[in-house]
Amino acid sequence: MTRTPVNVTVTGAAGQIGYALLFRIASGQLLGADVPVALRLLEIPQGLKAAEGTAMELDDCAFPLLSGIEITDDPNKAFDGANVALLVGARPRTKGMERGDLLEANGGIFKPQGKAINDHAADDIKVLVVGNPANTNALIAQAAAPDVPAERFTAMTRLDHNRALSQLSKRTGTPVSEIRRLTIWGNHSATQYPDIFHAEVAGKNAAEAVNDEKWLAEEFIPTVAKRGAAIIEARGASSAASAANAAVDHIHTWVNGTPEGDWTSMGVPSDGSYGVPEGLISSFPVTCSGGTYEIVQGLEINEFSRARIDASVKELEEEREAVRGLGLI
Ligand SMILES: NC(=O)C1=CN([C@@H]2O[C@H](COP(=O)(O)OP(=O)(O)OC[C@H]3O[C@@H](n4cnc5c(N)ncnc54)[C@H](O)[C@@H]3O)[C@@H](O)[C@H]2O)C=CC1
Ligand SMILES: O=C([O-])CC(=O)C(=O)O
Repeated sequence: MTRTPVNVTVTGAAGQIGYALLFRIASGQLLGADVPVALRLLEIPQGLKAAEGTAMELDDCAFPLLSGIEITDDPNKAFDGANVALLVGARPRTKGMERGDLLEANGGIFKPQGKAINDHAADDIKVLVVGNPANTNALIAQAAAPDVPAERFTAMTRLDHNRALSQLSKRTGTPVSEIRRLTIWGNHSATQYPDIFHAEVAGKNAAEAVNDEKWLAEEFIPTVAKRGAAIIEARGASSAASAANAAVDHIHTWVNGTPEGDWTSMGVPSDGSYGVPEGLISSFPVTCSGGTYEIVQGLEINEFSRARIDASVKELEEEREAVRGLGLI
């Protein structure tokens, strides 16, 4: 190992996503098979013992790329020198709750963590917020970190993107590897809009290939948007392995780039593109290259899409107002 290890901080390390995530990071799947990583695990005091257990198991894997593990309940230590921060630790929703119901419970976590990132993280810090409501939690963390460029705070909609890929693959009988340019717009919530109008399946326009607006409106969109609730109903607990997988995908793509001719979906601070008010952390189609991302420009938005994007953006604006009211931003 000759390269300096990349410091990766994971919050909520003892939780179910943490358990599915840490082994993949340590094995090299997050950043690349030649990139050593040093893990920093942040937990609340009650979670420290379980995090230590997970660290013992990580040791027992003897991962060649894992250069060290530190466990702490102090955000200032956890984010010291962090290059990548995965903010997972939060209270998950249970049956009957919407993700927005978690705003107050989880908002208080992200403000101090944003400040600790502001004060201690490395200059190249990249932040992914997974903990729900992810978009608005990312906004809270970002607002508490005025010295960090705003675009480094992102929220996870890659799980929604992957869910949409899988549903479209099943419907069209096309392998996911032959589907490109799918987009999740808006909030990681039931109002999100998975858009196939610009997507391609095996080189053909996906909406034309499907040619069934009823399926789109009544099956595809609700299935993707309500998949989190369906998993909770079936498993009795929220998505964990698929969420960890999406977090790995999100950071891997951000660092290593999107394939030529394709894009991905990320919750990122709006620059006003597509009529999304500036500053809201909303999901967009983005291309990544050289460790940075750009919102894909110039897509034509039809009426069907416009109404759905606007509805999700309206919800994000309401969440922003709510956290303003709580003094979190
Ligand atoms: N954006 C997305 O697509 C998805 C987001 N999620 C969200 O991810 C979050 C975590 O989910 P799970 O791992 O299933 O929950 P979990 O309850 O199994 O684990 C959460 C962990 O976070 C820890 N924690 C709580 N407050 C903390 C703090 N201030 N600092 C550090 N650690 C803290 C807890 O002790 C616990 O170990 C939830 O908010 C869930 O809703 C889950 C799936 C997908
Ligand atoms: O639905 C939840 O609460 C967990 C989550 O965000 C998802 O699975 O998309």
